[in-house]
Amino acid sequence: MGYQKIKVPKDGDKITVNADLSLNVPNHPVIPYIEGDGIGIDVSPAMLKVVDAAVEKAYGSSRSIVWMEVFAGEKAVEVYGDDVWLPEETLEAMREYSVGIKGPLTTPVGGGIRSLNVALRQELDLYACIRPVRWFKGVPSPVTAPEKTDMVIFRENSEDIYAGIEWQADSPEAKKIIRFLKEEMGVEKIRFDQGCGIGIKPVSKEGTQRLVRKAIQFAIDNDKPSVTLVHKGNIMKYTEGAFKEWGYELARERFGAELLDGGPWHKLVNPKTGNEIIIKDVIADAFLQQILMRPDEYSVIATLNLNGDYISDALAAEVGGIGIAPGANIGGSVAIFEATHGTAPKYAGQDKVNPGSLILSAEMMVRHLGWFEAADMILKGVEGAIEAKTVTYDFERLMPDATLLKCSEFADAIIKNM
Ligand SMILES: NC(=O)C1=CN([C@@H]2O[C@H](COP(=O)(O)OP(=O)(O)OC[C@H]3O[C@@H](n4cnc5c(N)ncnc54)[C@H](OP(=O)(O)O)[C@@H]3O)[C@@H](O)[C@H]2O)C=CC1
Ligand SMILES: O=C(O)CCC(=O)C(=O)O
Ligand SMILES: [Mg+2]
Repeated sequence: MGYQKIKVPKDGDKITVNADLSLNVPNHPVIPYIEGDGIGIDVSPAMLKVVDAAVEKAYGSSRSIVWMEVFAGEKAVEVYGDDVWLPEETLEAMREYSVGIKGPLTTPVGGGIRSLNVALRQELDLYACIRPVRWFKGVPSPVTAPEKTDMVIFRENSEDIYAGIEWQADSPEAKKIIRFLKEEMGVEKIRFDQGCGIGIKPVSKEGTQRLVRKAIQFAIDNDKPSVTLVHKGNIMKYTEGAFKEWGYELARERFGAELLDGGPWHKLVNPKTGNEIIIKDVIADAFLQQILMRPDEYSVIATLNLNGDYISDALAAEVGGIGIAPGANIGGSVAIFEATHGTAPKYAGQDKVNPGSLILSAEMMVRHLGWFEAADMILKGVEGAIEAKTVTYDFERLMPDATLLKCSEFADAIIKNM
């Protein structure tokens, strides 16, 4: 299709998606990227440079990524004019080209625009946010055995209180809902019905089960020992509690899991390896202390949207912080890869922050394309740069004898170590 502001490169080809969601990846795929606000200006160029170098080292000139910039956030407003934060053609380009990557986008607190990151996930129905958390040798950590943290978070990405269905205190809408709840639903538990904002938490069986299906399938494909459903179902029975029940139900009905010792835990035999996979659940607050005390008891995590947000950053801290925590948002035929961290505005434009999170998100993207040699090259580069103790400020301040590098220099160090 014709785009208004997006310049479609002439020399690349489109990735196409088959009915079974497998990809047909040409040798020179066009990949849309969003630079991102704040430190996006620092980490995105570093990521592009590292990926280009890895692909070239792996395949010479027979393969390359043909980058296509698309716009969201502050740059979209610059390019399209006032109040166009997420142009329709950005969404269209992500749909048309199927695989994309983005830097972080700012969301104001307490008012202003709603999250563009959440909007992208919702508009494109990128229902699974997949965030692997693993330790790289030499990375400074606040825990004594960071190598024991090796988890992959599957965070439901389209529902929950995170969908942003809410009304401001004293607005006519909030008052109307409070009136409805009191007068028609018999609710007596609204402690202060004046000056009270209202948020809604939708959690569905379909939304839960498509996420849990992805998590269990991942455990099967990667021979993982367990999938843990993390919820606060004792308190929020019909949302988080239902998430747990629907998760177990799916494990039984779709994957043939059986009750373990009378339940509620289940087990299934991995059809690919013959190994046992335990499907278990844990209440979210207990989980947050156990990941510090006994992280090796957890492997694949399936959880709701808000829990997944908190858990991502908490787990990232155990293995070096959000500067190095990657992620992917995956739905049906579209996947957008993005860092776990935000725009860190105080560091924007200083060429200072760790680009590792976006670079490792790109590593996931390249692997998603099936370009395993290039993905391995990126991992080797990151591991090598860290082992050589040539790192950005976030690691350097915690690593004795490390050499402090700028963001762009760390990208160069990764390339040198490939
Ligand atoms: N997916 C997205 O696009 C996301 C967007 N956001 C948005 O980003 C904005 C800022 O959010 P905020 O809560 O400050 O969270 P940020 O993740 O932007 O930053 C919090 C802190 O994390 C550390 N950090 C973040 N990124 C890096 C990096 N690349 N390298 C090293 N350290 C890093 C810094 O710690 P220190 O100060 O210790 O150096 C920083 O001050 C908000 O508008 C928020 O909505 C937030 C999360 C995700
Ligand atoms: O959209 C935002 O601004 C924050 C999102 C976030 O923290 C996350 O998805 O991890
Ligand atoms: Mg977050």
